[in-house]
Amino acid sequence: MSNLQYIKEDIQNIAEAIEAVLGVDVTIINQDLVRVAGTGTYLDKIGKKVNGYSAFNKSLTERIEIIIDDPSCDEICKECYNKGNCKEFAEVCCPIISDNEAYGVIGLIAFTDEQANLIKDNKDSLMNFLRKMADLISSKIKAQIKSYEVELEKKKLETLLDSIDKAIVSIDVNGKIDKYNSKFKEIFNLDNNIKSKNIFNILKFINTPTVDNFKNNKSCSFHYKIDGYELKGIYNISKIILNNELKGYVIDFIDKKDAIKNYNKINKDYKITLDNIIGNSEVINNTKKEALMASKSTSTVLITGESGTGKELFARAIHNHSPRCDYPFVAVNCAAIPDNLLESELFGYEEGAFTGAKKGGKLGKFELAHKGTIFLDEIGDMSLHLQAKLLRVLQEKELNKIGANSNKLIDVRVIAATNKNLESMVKKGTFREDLYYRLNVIPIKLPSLKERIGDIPLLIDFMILEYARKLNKDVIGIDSDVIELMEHYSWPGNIRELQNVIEYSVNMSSTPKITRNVIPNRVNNIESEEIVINDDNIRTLEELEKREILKALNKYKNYKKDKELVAKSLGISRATLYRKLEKYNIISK
Ligand SMILES: Nc1ncnc2c1ncn2[C@@H]1O[C@H](COP(=O)(O)OP(=O)(O)OP(=O)(O)O)[C@@H](O)[C@H]1O
Repeated sequence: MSNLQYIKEDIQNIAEAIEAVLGVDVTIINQDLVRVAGTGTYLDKIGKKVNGYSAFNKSLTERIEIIIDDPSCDEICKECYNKGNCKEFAEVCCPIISDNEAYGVIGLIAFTDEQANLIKDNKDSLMNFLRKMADLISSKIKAQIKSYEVELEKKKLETLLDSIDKAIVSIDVNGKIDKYNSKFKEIFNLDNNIKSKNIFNILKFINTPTVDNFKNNKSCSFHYKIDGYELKGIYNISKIILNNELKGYVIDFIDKKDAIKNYNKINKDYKITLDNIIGNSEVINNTKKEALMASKSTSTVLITGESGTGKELFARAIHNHSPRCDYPFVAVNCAAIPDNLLESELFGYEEGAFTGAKKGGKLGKFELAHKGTIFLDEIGDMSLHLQAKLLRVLQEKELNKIGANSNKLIDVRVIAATNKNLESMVKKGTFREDLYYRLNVIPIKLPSLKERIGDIPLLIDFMILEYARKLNKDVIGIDSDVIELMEHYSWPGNIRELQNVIEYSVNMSSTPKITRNVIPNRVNNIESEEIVINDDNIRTLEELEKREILKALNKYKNYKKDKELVAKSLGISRATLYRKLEKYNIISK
């Protein structure tokens, strides 16, 4: 990209300077034969195109220097349409070339005998002079191209920085703000005149760079509070080093709420709606209808059902159908987090709330779910102490963070779930009755897989497609006798167990259709019947369960994600696995 047009002021100055010294008119045209500078007669013609056949055109296209000292008889002028009417007495022109490209032509034109004589008598020195002027103009073109390229790079970088979700700022070694993106101003509510200000005065949570705190590029959490505006998040510091010298820092910031929202958006379950929950049986269709009704309300929902029946899936679908769908869905598994940590996980704490409290405090899941939905899974495993705290939050719609002086209003819809019988827990006194009624405003009971046998073929088809794609296998179907076997199996782990069986079978299958010999033994009735028949020792179901757990633990003991694999292979959730480990007193690493 370049055109003499972009440096027309410079070249007009050059043209006028030449005219002042030589007393001869000067004109400069660009690649399109448009006059971009001129003196005397040509002043009025700037911006207009010169006629098609001319010495200028020839000089430009053939990149040659031309001297015409008598237009009436010069070879070049013979073909000119203006021949006979030409007012020019003599002419010298020179192409303007930069990096092998002709950008235009500079010419001297005589309109009087006196000027013509000057040109005729000084041809060589004038051409030499003109060549130098052409070089001067071409160096201006180069500088203009360079500055355009720098400007373009700058624009690209600015656009790049503005299009990312993080807020970014660069500072010098003393903290003076240099560059920043629009998100930086946006999340900290800053005005336009922050350039050159010191970041340590604006964002007080960042300490002045000392050897220690800027030594490692580590993530720190922050709490920014100014004039009623509050923001919590995480920031990272990276050094700018040039030739082994520290030149400054780049700091990026993530707003925690944004991060959660974005996570939900890209998470596949974010898109789960009731329509894409597989199942067409009457019982599941009725459950979907109840869930749709529940999504339109703000009351608390209690989803019950055996492990692996899709409680979390339904909770997500309810959220996605509700007016809160653009806000976070935050899931907390109350059984997977030790009781002493669950409190701060749910409600957060203020900085300095207790010894060991993180700098900047901690944002609780309730705060993160503001305006959205919190899903409290395995609510039956919550301790009585926390049940009391939760009840207070539900009743007062206010959050009392650990170490906070005042309560904070929250707007969160609660969906709880459990596979336990809360009513009998209430009777036994292990679950608070008042909390039970608070939670159980809209009860939704999910059917076990056994209660919806009719959905098994549909679910199998869906899962085969999913796992064949994931595992890159050419499996497209299943034998009808295998479907029959599956319809007779008891499915204690429900849909999660079915997923596990289909994943295993797709893995094992070497034919396009899953056959009986590739499905797990436990589903293959005949095999299990044979085991039962050939084994006289009758064991209790608990013994069998314990034995299978030990077997799975042993099988995956050397894996990093051993518990996850064990739970998956047994067709139960991790939380259920931990419960069973506790129940059978199994100590594992
Ligand atoms: N109708 C369905 N169609 C397809 N997949 C399903 C369906 N229902 C559940 N699933 C899948 O089954 C698995 C178990 O579902 P989910 O975690 O929602 O069950 P859960 O009842 O919450 O389990 P737990 O009680 O063990 O926490 C998930 O991978 C989920 O995607």
